[in-house]
Amino acid sequence: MDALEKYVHDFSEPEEELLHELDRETNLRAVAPRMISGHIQGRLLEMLVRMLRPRRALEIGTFTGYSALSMAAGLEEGAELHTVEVDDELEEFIRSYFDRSPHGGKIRLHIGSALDIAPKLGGEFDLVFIDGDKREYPAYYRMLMGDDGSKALVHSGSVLIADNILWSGKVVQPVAHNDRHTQALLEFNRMVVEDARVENVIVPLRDGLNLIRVK
Ligand SMILES: C[S@@+](CC[C@H](N)C(=O)[O-])C[C@H]1O[C@@H](n2cnc3c(N)ncnc32)[C@H](O)[C@@H]1O
Repeated sequence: MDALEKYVHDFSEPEEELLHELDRETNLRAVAPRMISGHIQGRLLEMLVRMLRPRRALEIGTFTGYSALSMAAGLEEGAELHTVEVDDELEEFIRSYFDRSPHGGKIRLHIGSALDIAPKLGGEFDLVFIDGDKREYPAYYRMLMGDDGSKALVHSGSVLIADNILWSGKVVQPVAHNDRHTQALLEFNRMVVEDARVENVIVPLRDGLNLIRVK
């Protein structure tokens, strides 16, 4: 951690003890621990949830549960977060932390692809955190906006937050013909900025967040 990063950590709300433990255990046990949101992004997600006050939120890509628990901490009583994770080997790990958290009761964990599960959850979402497979971001967007022929899963005023949209800076570098991740993220960011139904701003925090509001 460099000096400026440490300053940001030191002068932001400290990380909850359980989330600190979750981060450490993810680093010890998970195959790609870099995927975790972590302290500052987690606190930002919690803050955005507190400010936006969604009654019903969706997360695509739970991983070990850090961002889900961060968002759940900001949810009001009676509000709920549906989080979807395709890797069933993570389920036991995720549930062990949800069970220990005072906010775990607000979270519904679904195992499977969000592309199959989200449309079956019924109704619309006030807030969506998109953090699944980068190659699927355009498909998630089409699904959420109802551009895949089914009913939209968001409404006027809904906010989508898409993570990793700068992809370690690869979005501004020459793209290899077989680099499907970068190609899909470029396509996603273009779809969003050209879509008159939404307004958006890219926040260069960590690997980049695209904040998108449905008009
Ligand atoms: C970047 S990680 C998520 C990190 C997590 N949101 C956090 O902040 O700690 C991406 C996760 O998305 C999952 N994933 C990939 N494709 C998915 C899909 N179609 N539906 C649900 N989860 C998916 C992966 O298995 C992986 O665990």
